[in-house]
Amino acid sequence: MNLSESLANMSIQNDNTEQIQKKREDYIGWTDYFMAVAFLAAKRSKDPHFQVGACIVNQDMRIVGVGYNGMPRGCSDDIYPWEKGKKKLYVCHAEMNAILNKNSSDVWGCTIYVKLFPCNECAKIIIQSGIKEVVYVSDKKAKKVEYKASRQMLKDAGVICTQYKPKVGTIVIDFDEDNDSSPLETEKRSE
Ligand SMILES: Nc1ccn([C@H]2C[C@H](O)[C@@H](COP(=O)(O)O)O2)c(=O)n1
Repeated sequence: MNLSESLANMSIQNDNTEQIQKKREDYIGWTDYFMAVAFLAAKRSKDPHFQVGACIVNQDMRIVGVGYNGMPRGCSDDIYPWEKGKKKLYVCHAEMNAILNKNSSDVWGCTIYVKLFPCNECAKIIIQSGIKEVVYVSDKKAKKVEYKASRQMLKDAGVICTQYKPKVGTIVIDFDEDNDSSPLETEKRSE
């Protein structure tokens, strides 16, 4: 008797009326999942113009780092400037934060999922850290010199860059989905 026959048999013995349940089919795929983590991280950004998120995944499909664009630790995001032209002196990019936030010894051979194609500074860090693949959604800054440079460096360093079109347009997170009756009571937390 093979595994599925013996599992079916066990189910019949436990309850004669029980139907064998098939797995659900509308779960999200790996790439949508990792990209969604990057997009969710971006929601933490305080940048009023551009929110970017990044998620680094190792060869075992484990998330080893997540980051978003923000001011460095200790540099108040209420005081440091968010204006175009000024913020670039201070803001840490999502990719850099994801690499620095890693919970593994290194990110060698990993894939980074990002909302936006990396700039030249992030490309250097991606290459030097051993990341082997960049999966991105938006390429809206492609014409800028920094992004032309990053594309060239990533290409020459053999880092595969793939623009990704998510399989689904939106992913809805409903915090109430397992609550049968009363809506979730919100608890005030400091953020
Ligand atoms: N690959 C990127 C590109 C940009 N960011 C961040 C940095 C800024 O907060 C914002 C864009 O700024 P701008 O280029 O308009 O001066 O997005 C990032 O995290 N990763």
